[in-house]
Amino acid sequence: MLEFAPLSFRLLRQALGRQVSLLAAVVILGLCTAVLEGTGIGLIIPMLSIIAGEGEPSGMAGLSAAFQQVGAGLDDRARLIAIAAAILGLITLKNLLAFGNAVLTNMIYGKAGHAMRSSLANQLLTIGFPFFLQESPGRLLNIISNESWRASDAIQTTLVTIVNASATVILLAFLLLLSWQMTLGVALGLVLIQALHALLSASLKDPSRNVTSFNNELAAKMLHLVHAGRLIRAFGQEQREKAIFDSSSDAVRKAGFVLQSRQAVLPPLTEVLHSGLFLAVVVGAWLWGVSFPIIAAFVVLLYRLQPHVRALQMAWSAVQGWSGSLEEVRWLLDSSDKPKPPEGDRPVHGLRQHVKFEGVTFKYPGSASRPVVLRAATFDIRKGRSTAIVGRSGAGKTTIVNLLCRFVEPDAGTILVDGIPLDQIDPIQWRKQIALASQDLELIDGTILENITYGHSASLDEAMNAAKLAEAHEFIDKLPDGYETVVGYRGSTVSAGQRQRIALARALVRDPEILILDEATNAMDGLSEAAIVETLKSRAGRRTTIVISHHRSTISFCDEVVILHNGRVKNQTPFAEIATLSMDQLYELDRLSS
Ligand SMILES: Nc1ncnc2c1ncn2[C@@H]1O[C@H](COP(=O)(O)OP(=O)(O)OP(=O)(O)O)[C@@H](O)[C@H]1O
Repeated sequence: MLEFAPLSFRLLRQALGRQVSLLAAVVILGLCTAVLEGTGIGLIIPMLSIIAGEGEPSGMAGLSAAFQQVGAGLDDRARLIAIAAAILGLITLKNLLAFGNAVLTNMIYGKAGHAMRSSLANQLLTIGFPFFLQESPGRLLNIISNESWRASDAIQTTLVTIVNASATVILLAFLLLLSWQMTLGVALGLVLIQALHALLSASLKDPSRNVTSFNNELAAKMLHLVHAGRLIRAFGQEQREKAIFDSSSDAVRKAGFVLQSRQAVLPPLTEVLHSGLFLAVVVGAWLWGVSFPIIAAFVVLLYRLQPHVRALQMAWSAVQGWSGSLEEVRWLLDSSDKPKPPEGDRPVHGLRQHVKFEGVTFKYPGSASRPVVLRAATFDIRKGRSTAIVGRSGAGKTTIVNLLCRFVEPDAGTILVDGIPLDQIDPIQWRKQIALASQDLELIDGTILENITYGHSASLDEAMNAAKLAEAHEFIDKLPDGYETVVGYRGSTVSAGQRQRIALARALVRDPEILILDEATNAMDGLSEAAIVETLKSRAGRRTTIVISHHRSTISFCDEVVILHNGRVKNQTPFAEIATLSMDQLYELDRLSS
């Protein structure tokens, strides 16, 4: 449990911010509650003495003697009533404080859970993009949707532990003051029980990790069923997918059963051991000749101590049972082993001359056996010109876009923006100069207007103008809800070509310094594409455009063509010089201009 305490406390501290002193309030309230409870129980001593007719029971010293003095000046009847009223008052006050503490801990728990989810979201938003190229979406989904809730429960358990530990300390102190010999026996017994409990709890870690790992796999299968619904039906794989899903779900069930069965052993075992300990204490005290009121108060105190001790032990085993979840949350929140976000603080305000790739070499992170994608690529993208990047499938065209947008960084070579290395430029400012329309970029689950104005505050008129330029206005206008039409998850309620038009309008509405179209019109009909080419021509001289396409018509307006072959730049040539060639001839072109 101790290894997870820093994470729980870090999250708690983060959640509470300047209100971290609330934790001290939890401890103080817990201590006060226990003092009130202990005092109320201590008052049983004079009460029982009166009832048993023992005016001055023998063998009393220390705290028990002090309790025995309460109401000493009164007659028995008045004293009994006064003590009973005092006990009731203490119980009432104790429960008021306990209620206050419950409200406080619930509030802190809510804040801590929120802070943890917010930290996870922040981590996902700020982490270097290559992280998403390597990690399984199923694992990430499972951490956010499942494990973070269990980690929240662990935080709540930590809070409850503070309260129970405070109560345990105070009640043990009362016991000690009543009879140090009996308390010593109790403490020894509790230590032995706790040692056994810790031993058994340690065996929960591996089953907990198994549950987490099977949950990761199950989440990946769920994502697959959601995303691949069309593919599965098209290839008639429903039964096979069902069998795969069932087996994954059953693995979670089995792992959960092993974990829960082991956890279920602990409460009955500790109850039996605690009961044995208490009975041994009572019998021992009687044999020792301790007076009845003290034994009674001691037993009541022990009885009240027991739930706190058991709660502490259960918290211990519960946190062991959540260790897999806590490890996963801690892993995701730990930035030290994750790709860093791009750095750089030099300001950039548009492009003055060109972006130059100089000897850029790159391969995707992952295993060492991954092939080199770009090899010493050298070419120029000039301001105000339109540059086509062409090459066979897998040649490395989209990788160039990823490097330009700083989703990934070169392994060797440099990208220069007007002579300044791109890795020195403020990435946020740089990305503001770029708008990307790509076949992979999704629509958000919102209205068409929200999609077009995503990340850029624009009026409805501006959005409409952009939609007109992207050949989207006509179809949007015909929809019953027009620009307020909800496109659904990943734009599922509009066609592929319509999605591309909305995505293009989203890029155009920003009137970006550099517009990148990566297969951005490949699902559109010829007429729409031709109209868009006209739009792009109108940007010539003023703005820079980069076009990636396998269609000759799409790159027909470009000034320059960069031809890639197996990650090498084979050629960079004016479009006019190769205007008569087909795409296949282009891909095979040797250095015309050299
Ligand atoms: N996330 C990734 N992890 C590992 N390898 C990748 C990743 N993305 C792309 N690659 C590899 O990098 C190479 C270049 O991919 P890229 O997407 O840049 O090609 P492309 O020229 O855009 O292809 P296409 O015309 O088919 O879109 C390919 O061999 C591909 O397998």
